Amino acid sequence: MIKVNSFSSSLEAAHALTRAILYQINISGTKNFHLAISGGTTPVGLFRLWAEDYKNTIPWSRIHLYWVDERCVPPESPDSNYGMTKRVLLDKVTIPIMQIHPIHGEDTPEIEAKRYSFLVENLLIKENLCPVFDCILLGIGTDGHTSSLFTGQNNLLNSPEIYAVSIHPQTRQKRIALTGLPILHAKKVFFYALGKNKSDILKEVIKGNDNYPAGYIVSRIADSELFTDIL
Ligand SMILES: O=C1O[C@H](COP(=O)(O)O)[C@@H](O)[C@H](O)[C@H]1O
Repeated sequence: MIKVNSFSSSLEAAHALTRAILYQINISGTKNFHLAISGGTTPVGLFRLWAEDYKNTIPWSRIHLYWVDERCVPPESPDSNYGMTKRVLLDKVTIPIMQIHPIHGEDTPEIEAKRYSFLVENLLIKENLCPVFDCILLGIGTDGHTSSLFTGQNNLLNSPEIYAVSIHPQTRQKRIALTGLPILHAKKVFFYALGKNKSDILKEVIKGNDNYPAGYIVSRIADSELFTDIL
């Protein structure tokens, strides 16, 4: 069952989520902390907060940063998840460059999905042959997608690949997406969703309705948590 943490503002939700991530970093000891983050619009305010209020609190020297998913566009594109994170956060905090692991959205998607899977497999510890992130921060689309796993793409939820190429069902834009199994193997999964326009889909996701990829993940993890300003 998912634990729902609901707040009266997006700022409160962002602070609470940050404290929850800091707790995960603290209990992981002194080793490197492998954190996979999502993109889209929701985390912009969160990353801004990290660059301002948490600039000196988050132990950046221990963080290895990965992306849950990337749109297949160059980093300069307004669609790039890495590009957004760079502008809002990475240009403003001191995180060793070798610990920032962007997905190259500008490269051939199928080749890049393989390169990135290989990178992750080599940097993370494994359990049942599956790489284990210390923490994954997932978004939820109004259509119930998470990572870039869309409804009707169950083959990607069950894929033996770590990252795979997906296609946005409406725009046909190619994406590179973390697949289901490594999400289910993570030590901790946090969902972050804001805005009234997501309240209907959130109810389905919280129920674990696995017609939606986010609900599929929720129904299969014992202790995921949602941080939101609705419900
Ligand atoms: O396309 C994407 O959508 C989801 C949700 O995005 P949001 O704009 O509704 O916050 C996001 O988690 C994912 O990383 C992104 O590529």
